[in-house]
Amino acid sequence: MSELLARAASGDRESAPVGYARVLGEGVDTSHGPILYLDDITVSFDGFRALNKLTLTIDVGELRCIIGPNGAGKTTMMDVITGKTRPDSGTAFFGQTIDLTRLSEPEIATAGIGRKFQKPTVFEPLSVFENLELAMKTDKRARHSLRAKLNSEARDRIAEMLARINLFDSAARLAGELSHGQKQWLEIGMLLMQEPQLLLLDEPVAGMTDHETAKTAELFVSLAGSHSLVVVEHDMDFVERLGGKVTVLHEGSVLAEGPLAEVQQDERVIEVYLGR
Ligand SMILES: Nc1ncnc2c1ncn2[C@@H]1O[C@H](COP(=O)(O)OP(=O)(O)OP(=O)(O)O)[C@@H](O)[C@H]1O
Repeated sequence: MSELLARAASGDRESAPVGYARVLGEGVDTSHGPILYLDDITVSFDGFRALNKLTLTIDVGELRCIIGPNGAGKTTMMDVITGKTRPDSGTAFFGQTIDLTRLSEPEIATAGIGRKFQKPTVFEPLSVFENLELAMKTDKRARHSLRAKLNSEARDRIAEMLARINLFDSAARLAGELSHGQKQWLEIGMLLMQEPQLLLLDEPVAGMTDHETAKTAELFVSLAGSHSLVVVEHDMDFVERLGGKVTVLHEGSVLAEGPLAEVQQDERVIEVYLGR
């Protein structure tokens, strides 16, 4: 356990720096502001600025798409949010109190930020049901003493998730037998079983059929409101279906932001991305 976590766990809230509300079990505080706040973030690799004074705010319950040309900094931005990459300078907050630049990757995941990478990673030899069961967030001590009750609750939660991710009829199938799109849904379901408040999704519909893409858009729209979502995507039809605000990244900064129809008309966006 890190020193800071140890301090938080010992109840030393006064001296614990900002950033430990969730670790202390109090949840992310969004009472007066956005769920994600990035301000003036710069990340350099050997002098090259992958992020250049990036400022971005995501509201609670928002569904935001991030688009932009290759090398614009989209992945680096996700890496900063999840603690994989430390910014050289700038501010990154989850809610009002959780300073992401001071937490490790596991601490950030525990705080309520879930990330889905482009390639699906499910446990192929296990069934769809077992994959969701494994991913479920449970209190092991409580499960020991209240086994029967929690088991039925757990089954209900898994059944709800199966319906939500369009896999209700595939519960007993091995994950390895699913189509690419179904594997992606299963992994999204596994992420949701962890009850994240903010979901980061990297090109979730790459390689999906048109039907799977449309179903995925429906799923994300249904998650917005109760979750906040940041979706990096190149598929403009999908982005249009999601219907949220779009941020265009270019050379590590925000080039444009607004409804898709608006950014599509922006000459600078056409020049660097859409018009190619
Ligand atoms: N670890 C690293 N070392 C050096 N350069 C890096 C590293 N990670 C990213 N870069 C560079 O930073 C820039 C931004 O990369 P990033 O992967 O964030 O872009 P992206 O918008 O996600 O692109 P894509 O759409 O191709 O995934 C690129 O020029 C990339 O080569």
